Parts: sequence; C-alpha cells; structure tokens
Amino acid sequence: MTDIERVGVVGCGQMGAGIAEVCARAGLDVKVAETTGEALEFGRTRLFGSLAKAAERGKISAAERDATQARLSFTTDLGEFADRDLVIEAVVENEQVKTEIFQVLDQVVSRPDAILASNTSSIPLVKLAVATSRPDQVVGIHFFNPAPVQKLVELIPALTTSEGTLSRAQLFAEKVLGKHAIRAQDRSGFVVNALLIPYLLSAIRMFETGIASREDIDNGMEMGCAHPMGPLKLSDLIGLDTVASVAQSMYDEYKEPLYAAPPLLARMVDAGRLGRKTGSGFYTY
Ligand SMILES: CC(=O)CC(=O)SCCNC(=O)CCNC(=O)[C@H](O)C(C)(C)COP(=O)(O)OP(=O)(O)OC[C@H]1O[C@@H](n2cnc3c(N)ncnc32)[C@H](O)[C@@H]1OP(=O)(O)O
Repeated sequence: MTDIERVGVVGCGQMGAGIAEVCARAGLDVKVAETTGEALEFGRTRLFGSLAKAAERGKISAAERDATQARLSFTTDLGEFADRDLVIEAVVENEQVKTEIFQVLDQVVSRPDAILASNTSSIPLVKLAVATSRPDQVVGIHFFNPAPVQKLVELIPALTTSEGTLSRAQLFAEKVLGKHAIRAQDRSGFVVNALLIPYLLSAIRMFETGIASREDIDNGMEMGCAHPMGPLKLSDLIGLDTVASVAQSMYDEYKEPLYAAPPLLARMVDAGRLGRKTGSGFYTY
C-alpha cells in the first residue's frame, strides 16, 4: 500500500508510546528509542499496559496483542534507526533537543528517501528541516492524545518539504494508520492548537480569578457543549508543561495576549504539578 514498513519512534513518553502503539497495531515493524534504560523501561511498561487494556476490553484479541508486542523493539541507540523508512520524533517540546535529534537522524538513517517526521505541536518544522541535509524529506505528522483513540493527524509541510514527501506522509497516515489527515501551514499551533490553546488558557484564567470552581468549569463544557472532557481535565491530560510550552511558542509567534499563559499555569509547572502524568494537576490522580 505504501513503501513504509519499518518505523522508528523517538521518545516513549505519553505521545511516543501512543504513536508506537498505533503503528505497531497497523502491522508495522516499530523501533522505539529513549535516552536511558530507565526511561525505556517506563515507556515499554506504558505501551504494553495500553495493549493489555485494549485486549481486556476486547478491542484486540490476545493473539493480536502478542503479535503487536512482537513487532515492537526498543533501544537507547539511535544508530539502530539506520534501516527505518520513516522516523517520527516525539520528544519534549524543546527546539534544541529536537534539532539535535534531527541532526543525528540525518546521519544515521540510510535509506535515501526516508521520511523524517516530527510530532511537534508548536516548533516550526522548517527549523528541524534545515538541521538536516534532506530538508525536502522533513514533515510534521502531529497526533492527538490519546493517539490510539483520536482519529486526527495534522500534516505540516515546512517551506522546504517536497510534495512527494507530503503525499507519502498522507498516504501513510490515512491508508496505513487509518487516521483522518488535515493539512496546515507551518505556523505555530497549526489548526487544532491555534483554536484549543486559547480556550484552555481562558478556562485556567477563569479558575484563577475565582469566577467558577474547577468542577463547574469542566461540567459547564461537558454538559453544556457535549465536550468529552472539560478544559481543566483536558489540560491535565495533555500535560500542563505541554500546554504552557505550546502557548509560549504561539505567543512568541503572534504576540497576541490571548496566547499568554496565566500565572497559575506557570506556577503549577514550576511546582511539578503537570497533570495526569505526575499524579496531580488541576485534579489529583
Ligand atoms: C496538545 C496537542 O498538541 C494536541 C492534543 O493532544 S490536544 C488533546 C486532544 N485530546 C482530547 O481532546 C481528548 C478529549 N477526551 C476524550 O476524547 C475522551 O475523554 C477520552 C478518549 C480521553 C477518554 O474517554 P472516556 O469515555 O472518558 O473514557 P473511557 O471510557 O476510559 O475511554 C473511551 C475509549 O477510549 C479508549 N481509551 C481511553 N484512553 C486511552 C488510551 N490512553 N489509550 C488507548 N485507548 C484509550 C478506551 O479504551 C475506550 O474505548 P472503547 O470505548 O472502545 O472501549
């Protein structure tokens, strides 16, 4: 269906693990990289736990779970990505860290037309593209959390991305992974975050100024507008550090006050209350 069979995923946090799961469940050979053995073990446990849950809920059979696990391998050495047809980087939203990863991938990935993709939600793709010697093969493939559940991916071409790379990425996302792809320009926030982040920040401001309780804010949007989760619960799911860093990138790009993070968000990030992943955010988990 496409020429992509071997996928590399850099980072096995919340998003990396979800993306690796989606790719392995689609029948691909997936190699996942983390920086340390400890981080890798944590990520593997998260990923295998999610597959176990999918099997318990009857979404996949026990045989499919085992076959999916067998398609996943783990490493702390990006050098093992040499044979990958597509690599999706899903590490922290830090431009320097991502740039260094793209420089390494450019060195190690040997297939001449391999696609180097980033799951970034806010860093300009062109900055990652020009860090490589193949800027026409770098593209944004942005998944949503939880990646196994959310149907959408955003495809973001950098100014340098070739139409061939973009169409192969689209074919991969739609035909192999079964996602719905929308295209967005390489502008901070793309489509979804450009709409979502100001809404989340407004909810945090509303809570901070005492206009309503966290439960009333969330119930308001869940019961009033049929959102699956209210904005404070959703911020906890995304991770408050991610919400803050995406907001910062959007503020840096547009200088619009509506993208400025409220002080409470910054203080919670400083306190390490990052939401579900740390056990506490607007709620306790
Ligand atoms: C910041 C960025 O750059 C971009 C982003 O990611 S923005 C964030 C986008 N995400 C959202 O907006 C999430 C909104 N929330 C939701 O869609 C839902 O509340 C939710 C899917 C997270 C949970 O749904 P729920 O009904 O409350 O819980 P639950 O019944 O446990 O789950 C519903 C389904 O999702 C599945 N699911 C939930 N979490 C999952 C996970 N982490 N992995 C795999 N499957 C999961 C469940 O197995 C269940 O599947 P079935 O109905 O087929 O059994």
